[in-house]
Amino acid sequence: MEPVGPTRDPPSIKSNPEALNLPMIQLMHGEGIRVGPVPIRALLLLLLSFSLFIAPILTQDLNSDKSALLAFKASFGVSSIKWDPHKDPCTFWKGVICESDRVIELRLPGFSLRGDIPQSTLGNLTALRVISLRFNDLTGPVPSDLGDITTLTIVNFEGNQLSGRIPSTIFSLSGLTKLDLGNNLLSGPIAPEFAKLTSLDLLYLQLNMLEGELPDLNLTNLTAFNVSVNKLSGPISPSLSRFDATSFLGNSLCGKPLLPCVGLTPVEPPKPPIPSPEANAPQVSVIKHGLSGGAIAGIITGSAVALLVVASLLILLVRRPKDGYKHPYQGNSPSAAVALRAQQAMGSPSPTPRGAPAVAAPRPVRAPQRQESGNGPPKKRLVFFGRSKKTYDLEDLLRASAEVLGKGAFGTTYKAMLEMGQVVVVKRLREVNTPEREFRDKITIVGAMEHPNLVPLRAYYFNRDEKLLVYDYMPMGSLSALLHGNRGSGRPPLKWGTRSSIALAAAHGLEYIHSRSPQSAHGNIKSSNILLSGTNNSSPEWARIADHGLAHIIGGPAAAPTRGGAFYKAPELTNLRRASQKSDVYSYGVLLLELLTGRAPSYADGDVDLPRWIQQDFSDQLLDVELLRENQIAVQEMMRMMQLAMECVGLDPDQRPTMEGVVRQIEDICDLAKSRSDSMGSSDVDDSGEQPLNRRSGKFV
Ligand SMILES: Nc1ncnc2c1ncn2[C@@H]1O[C@H](COP(=O)(O)OP(=O)(O)OP(=O)(O)O)[C@@H](O)[C@H]1O
Repeated sequence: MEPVGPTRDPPSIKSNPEALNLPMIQLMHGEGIRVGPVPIRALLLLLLSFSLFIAPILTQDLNSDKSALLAFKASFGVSSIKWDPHKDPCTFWKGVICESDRVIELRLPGFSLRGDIPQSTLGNLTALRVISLRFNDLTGPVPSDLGDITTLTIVNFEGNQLSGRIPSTIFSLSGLTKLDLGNNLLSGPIAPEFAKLTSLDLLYLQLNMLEGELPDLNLTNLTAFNVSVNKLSGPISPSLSRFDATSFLGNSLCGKPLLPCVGLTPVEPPKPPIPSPEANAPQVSVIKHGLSGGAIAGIITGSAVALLVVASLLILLVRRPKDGYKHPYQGNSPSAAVALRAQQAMGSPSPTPRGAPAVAAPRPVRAPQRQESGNGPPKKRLVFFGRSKKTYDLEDLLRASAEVLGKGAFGTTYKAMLEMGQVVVVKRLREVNTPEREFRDKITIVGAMEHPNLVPLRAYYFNRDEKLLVYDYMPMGSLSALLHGNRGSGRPPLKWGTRSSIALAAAHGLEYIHSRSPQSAHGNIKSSNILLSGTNNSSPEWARIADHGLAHIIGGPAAAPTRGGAFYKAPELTNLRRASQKSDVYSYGVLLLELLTGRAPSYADGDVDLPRWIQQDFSDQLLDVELLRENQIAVQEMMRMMQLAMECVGLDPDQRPTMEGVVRQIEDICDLAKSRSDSMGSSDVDDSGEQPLNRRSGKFV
């Protein structure tokens, strides 16, 4: 045992100047130059050690990143990577993004990289967060040293020919949020260890040759998932059944959202007629022990019907449009982009051995090639408006995974999740007969409209067969959903302060639209077109009007039926009359009544609509019970708002207020609330704990 003696303190700078390595300082600064008092010495020491030790380490890191990248490039021979080894990778190398002198992103999509991904190369990029090598010709296995890069959050190898199993090292990447290995030649099982990747919000493994059962992946953050067109079999676990059927098609899977599993075995892919139960070995044990002949017949018939349904679904999914041009926004399925890829897989004329039982999945068809092909559609460009940043192009939209938000009068609306994480909304217009020139002129006017209470229209795409509009995504959904969704199931009540701020924001937006010209009108004001931009309801931009200008662009009478829109429609609008500012005011009045009563405008008592119903019995008893329960003191303001709403829904358009007048009145109501709360010595508008509204800005203060 070592003797335990008094511990020696390290020599302090004060007591032992040598500890500063004085000779070295003298050497650097020359004889006779005195080093200042202790703090300066310490500073010098710090600088010195930085230049001697830390700086070289930093450079070393960048150098090692650089060597790893050069080795990576070299392994492909000819490619589109043009990196000059004498230049700084962070500044001059395309596809390389750095932070603090480390490479954090490597994005080389469609760079004609051909050959195996070298092993033990990428693993040296130890600060890498994003790696995207999608749409190349990469072969061989997914490199296992990816597991060494613990900083990785996004891995995208989609659209290559990677083969072999998914390396288990990947499961140590606990920060991984997006993993896209779709459209490759991967085989083996989907390991249950995927459940360790708890940060994953996107997992795409479709169009591979993965086999075995689908494990129970209880990944709560997962919002995008696809394993379609593989060789998977067995039941779909409840944790994954929340995804749409298109996420699973092209396998031998069963259970929700696909057809129920039959007995203990899943629905089998098509087979020649089943001669007898005995010949069908896997089912025999179940059948023999428990089921009657009738049940057997039922199962067989059920399986056949189930297969027919699955086959029809697939046929529907893969139907090609007339001109052969296809994009993700042509389906109504929640994962339409994926449907597109299944469609590509089906589109190959020659069957290949890599096909899954239900769908032959040949080599990937790459979007860029599709676009460049001579038979493709005319040049496809997104046209961006004003200050909108061009951070994506049409190809990115085509590659994005898309989810249907709803179908409206003007077309289908999709939420598109771009590969880089950006989310936009794409509206695919239906039956637009407006000539191109006129369409472009009109949309330019709409695109120029910028107001904090309008959903920004960022870009559009026009060709003969297809018209797409791209908007910002409003993550909190619509007022309709907020007001009517989950009512009665214990949801938190929608408070008066929140409702009045939405009313004011929508009024500001509509006032702006009307200010553009005397003819400028929205034409489709309703609660599903009032969208909420985030969780911060104190922001004046919180509520925004969607679909502005659409009625104008598409033309036709405003009386054309819109989903649920009929209940907001002013009575003077006939099939021949277009929307006017006064008809917008009417619709806005209905919206106010909806906010105040909590009733959908489709609410009818006999054949009386919401405005007439309120007119018959105008009293505070008609206010939403949620409001009455929450705030008795503010009833006066609510009733003033109801009075205003009734003016808006007057039958005579000329008697209705202008939107400018409406805005002023709502601001006055909010002022009233403020002065009431001031006189009560309270900082709150009401007894709900909400903040008062600022009179002119609509902001909470
Ligand atoms: N930018 C957006 N962000 C988030 N959700 C949106 C966006 N635009 C539309 N939505 C939602 O998508 C769904 C479908 O919208 P869409 O405009 O196609 O139909 P609608 O509003 O129901 O009817 P209409 O076409 O008559 O306006 C609606 O629930 C709407 O609230």
